Amino acid sequence: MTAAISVRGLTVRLDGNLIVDGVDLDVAEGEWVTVIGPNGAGKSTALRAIGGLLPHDGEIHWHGTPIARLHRRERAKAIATVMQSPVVPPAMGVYDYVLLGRTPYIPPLGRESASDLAVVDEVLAALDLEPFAGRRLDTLSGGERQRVFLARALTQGAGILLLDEPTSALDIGHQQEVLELVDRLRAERGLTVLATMHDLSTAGEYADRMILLAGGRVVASGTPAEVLTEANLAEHYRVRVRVIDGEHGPLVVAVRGNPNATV
Ligand SMILES: Nc1ncnc2c1ncn2[C@@H]1O[C@H](COP(=O)(O)OP(=O)(O)OP(=O)(O)O)[C@@H](O)[C@H]1O
Repeated sequence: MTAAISVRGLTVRLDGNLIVDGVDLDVAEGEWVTVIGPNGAGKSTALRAIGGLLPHDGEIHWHGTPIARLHRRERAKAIATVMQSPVVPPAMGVYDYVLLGRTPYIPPLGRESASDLAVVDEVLAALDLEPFAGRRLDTLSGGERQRVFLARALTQGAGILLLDEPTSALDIGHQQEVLELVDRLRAERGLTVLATMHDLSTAGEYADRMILLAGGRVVASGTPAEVLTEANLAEHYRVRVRVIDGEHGPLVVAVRGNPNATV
């Protein structure tokens, strides 16, 4: 089967600095892969390049097609991205912003259809955002805004979702709600998910596979149990941790003390 995302030798330089260094990865259709790694490892940069948002070397295919061959509308129908701190028109209303996700389906000079509006209503309801529909974006809290960004991406109806720290501003309840929603869409519609997350236990609960990035390179990959080991985390995060068997995957707990000491 063709991978939903296939990346070979992805290399990104920013201002002459090598940030992503020869990354290979595949994400199968319907699979959830989460990229982890310490601050500055190159996770966001890799995700932006895979989303076609950054110039890069190497090959990126979505469903077997090189991304350079896809036009803007085709790209937007294939892949939706939620990046950190997107630039938004501050005075724009929540409803109109979320409706922007339907842009690839609206003919040039045409208007949104009733079904476009129905998709927006459905997504706003699923993310508990109905009470905010009439508000300006610049009046929302950080967590409310983060859910609105996800809502805009979900209204795109794309088969691939790229999520860069999608729950970093959310309280534990909304965090779970958002991740469960994405997981349900994955189960029901075969959504493919490539995410980055800092909360390692939560990342491991939802991902089928994980990729540990450090210094722009893949240093470990496999199931959460294979990647979230005390040795991997000590080496690449310089932290002392305990990894405990949880109901849905390994649970990682940081422990005070010398990062180089044996746990
Ligand atoms: N325009 C730029 N010029 C030079 N270096 C840059 C530029 N933009 C980003 N970087 C550097 O690239 C590295 C990777 O950044 P990136 O945002 O991809 O890391 P990350 O793994 O997502 O980190 P975090 O966990 O902190 O979000 C960082 O060291 C960052 O300072």
